[in-house]
Amino acid sequence: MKIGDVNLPTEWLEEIVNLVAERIVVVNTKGIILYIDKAYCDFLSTTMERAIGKHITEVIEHTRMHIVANTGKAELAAIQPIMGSEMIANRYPLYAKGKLVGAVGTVMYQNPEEWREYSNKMQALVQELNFYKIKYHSAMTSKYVFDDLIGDSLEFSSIKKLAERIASGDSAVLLSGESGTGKELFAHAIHHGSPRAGSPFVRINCASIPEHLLESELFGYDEGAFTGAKKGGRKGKFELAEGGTIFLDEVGDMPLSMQSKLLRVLQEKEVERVGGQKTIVVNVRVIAATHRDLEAMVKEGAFRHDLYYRLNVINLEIPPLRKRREDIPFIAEALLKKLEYKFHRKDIEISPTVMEKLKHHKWPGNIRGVENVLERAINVLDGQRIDIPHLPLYLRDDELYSGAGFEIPIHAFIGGAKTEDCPVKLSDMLAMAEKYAIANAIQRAGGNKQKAAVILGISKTSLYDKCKKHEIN
Ligand SMILES: Nc1ncnc2c1ncn2[C@@H]1O[C@H](COP(=O)(O)OP(=O)(O)OP(=O)(O)O)[C@@H](O)[C@H]1O
Repeated sequence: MKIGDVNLPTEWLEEIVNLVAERIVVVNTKGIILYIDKAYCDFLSTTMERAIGKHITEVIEHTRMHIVANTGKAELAAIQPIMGSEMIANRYPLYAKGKLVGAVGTVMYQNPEEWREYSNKMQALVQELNFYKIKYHSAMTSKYVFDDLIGDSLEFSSIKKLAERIASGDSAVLLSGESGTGKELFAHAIHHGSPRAGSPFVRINCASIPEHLLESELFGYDEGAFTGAKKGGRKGKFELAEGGTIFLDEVGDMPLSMQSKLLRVLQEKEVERVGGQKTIVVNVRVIAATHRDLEAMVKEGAFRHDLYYRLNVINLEIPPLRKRREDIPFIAEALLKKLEYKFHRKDIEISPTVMEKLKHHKWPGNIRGVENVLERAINVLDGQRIDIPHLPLYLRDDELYSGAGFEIPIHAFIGGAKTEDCPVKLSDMLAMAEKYAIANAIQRAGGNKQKAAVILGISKTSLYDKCKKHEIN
């Protein structure tokens, strides 16, 4: 049979009609059956030979096909009882060259229950599909843009400008800087600002994946590559990032054996799955980040120099927070907004005294540290204003100075605070302890420094020097 330019054998068309979910019947304007498919006949306990040529009312009960073939008006989703079952029927007038020549009827499923069951099943599957689509989308796309990077200080805005400029290129980028300075945020924003923005942004943390799994995570594996390998194999992060960007976080923690494999991929621009035979060409931009001093690691032989040069085409060194203190109030306000949204709170403000404290703290955990302090404050807050009592002990010096009895406040460094906010160096810890001891002695001595020096067992000059060093009045 020839339909337009398509030439399909009649038996193919019959098979196609039998395969579709709906049953079909065709009548002319007199209501005579011209065609009815085999499955419909089976359901009606008849045969095509017996049904074709008969009036529709003789073959199908409660039919309205002959009416539609006369009125030319479609009837959709009508419930029609046939052979004791409720069917969902659609009746369409059939026009040829603008003239009404008959009607086509379709019925679906034997009863509405069956239809409902089918639709419920489909609904659940569609919902599940949408859930995974959203999950996949959010896992594979960049979440931040350059406007999310807060900071107007000279140090920060010059790095941000440079990042904006290089985003449009294709060169590898190495983001360095202390933990919590925003390296990951920069990686997201660079991808978002690049021509690859419409393609995936795939992140992998090289430090958090055990060495023996890292290769298959990065490059994928083929079926049967190892015990427990999934049927059909699995794509690695490089393949998943095709056309987009791969973000290699904590690249400095990558084992040397993997560094050689990564270097090969960057040079050849192709990956080989674990247990695979063929090479797969990949088109991926690489952004790497580390809080380690890679140059020093290269000198020590802990990081391959050739890989270092491959990754370090563009180096962006994100400054620590203590080198851009003027940004702290803006960052704190922006983080507060984010946290208000997270905790369903509104109109929380930071008192000027707290803001001063935030501005003068060293922030070894950088912006993540500020985030932790504010999150903790919101959790203990009963009103709308974050004040000194809502801060962790290591930030509220004033309270410690007036505290009764001396104890080295180790809990001030770790209790209630995340470890990354605490001094980690022994010298910093000792300096803190010294400061607390002096403040406590002055408090006990009622402000008399001579007495305080006696309590401390040091000379008055030494006490004055230490007060100056620690900025104690
Ligand atoms: N410039 C900024 N403006 C606002 N928020 C920021 C900024 N930089 C970082 N942050 C926030 O600080 C937190 C830490 O940032 P991020 O994870 O990017 O740091 P990182 O340098 O990658 O840390 P790590 O080395 O530990 O992985 C995040 O919650 C991020 O949203």
